[in-house]
Amino acid sequence: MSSLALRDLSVTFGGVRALEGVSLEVAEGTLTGLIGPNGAGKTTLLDACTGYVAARGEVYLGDRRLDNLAPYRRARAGLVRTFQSLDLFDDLTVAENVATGMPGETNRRWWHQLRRMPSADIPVLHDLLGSLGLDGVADLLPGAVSQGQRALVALARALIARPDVLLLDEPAAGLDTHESEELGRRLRGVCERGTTVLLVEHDMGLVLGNCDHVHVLDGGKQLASGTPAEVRSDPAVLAAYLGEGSPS
Ligand SMILES: Nc1ncnc2c1ncn2[C@@H]1O[C@H](COP(=O)(O)OP(=O)(O)OP(=O)(O)O)[C@@H](O)[C@H]1O
Repeated sequence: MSSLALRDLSVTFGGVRALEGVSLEVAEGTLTGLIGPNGAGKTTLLDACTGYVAARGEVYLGDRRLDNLAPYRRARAGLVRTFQSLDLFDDLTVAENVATGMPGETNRRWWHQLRRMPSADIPVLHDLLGSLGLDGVADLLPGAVSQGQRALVALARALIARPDVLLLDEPAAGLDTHESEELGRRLRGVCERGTTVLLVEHDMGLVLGNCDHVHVLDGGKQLASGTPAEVRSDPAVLAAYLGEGSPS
């Protein structure tokens, strides 16, 4: 388990300042939310952390500085992300989709095993699927499971490499309220089992109902930071993002 710390992170796209001098921490073992209106810079922040865009500033995973490393080396160091689109492989089973997230030699070995035996015979894979409630659908194709389960498959694919810190980009997109609540419970479990999570999300119920801490971006800058209760009642956040009424 590790913390994530960003120091003075900035990204520009031509004349657009997508991120301006953002410094924030994601404390070890927490589920931390990152919210803000459309265009606030949330995805750009994930891109900057993982090396998908050129950025100025510093990125630390625990004591280790990562911002001079290529994206694949940041992932190997323990900083793993998901993307807004789930991009599951339709012709691979749930278990096979998750297996694609395992790097290196283990991945090759699993492919051979999955051809010959049920996924339940690979304990690491089976345990992860079980922890997310996916063991009953492990050998089905993604098209045969619910949208909520597909979101959990994408989560499992990121977790299979056992990241120290996991960055999630809108994992609740397209989920109904029940599925979003289930995702929230699963994310709490992920933290309890030792992964620090930064959650970018528009689903306020998911963020405010489950996160330990929340950072708010607006216009590429950090607008607020605090517990869900503090952020929920922060006038600047209400004005800039949540609108007149506080979310219930
Ligand atoms: N590749 C790019 N080229 C030019 N401008 C970009 C690029 N990517 C993002 N931007 C701009 O940077 C700003 C931040 O975008 P970003 O996607 O990070 O916001 P966001 O908070 O993730 O928004 P959303 O909630 O809609 O996903 C926006 O003004 C956006 O138009």
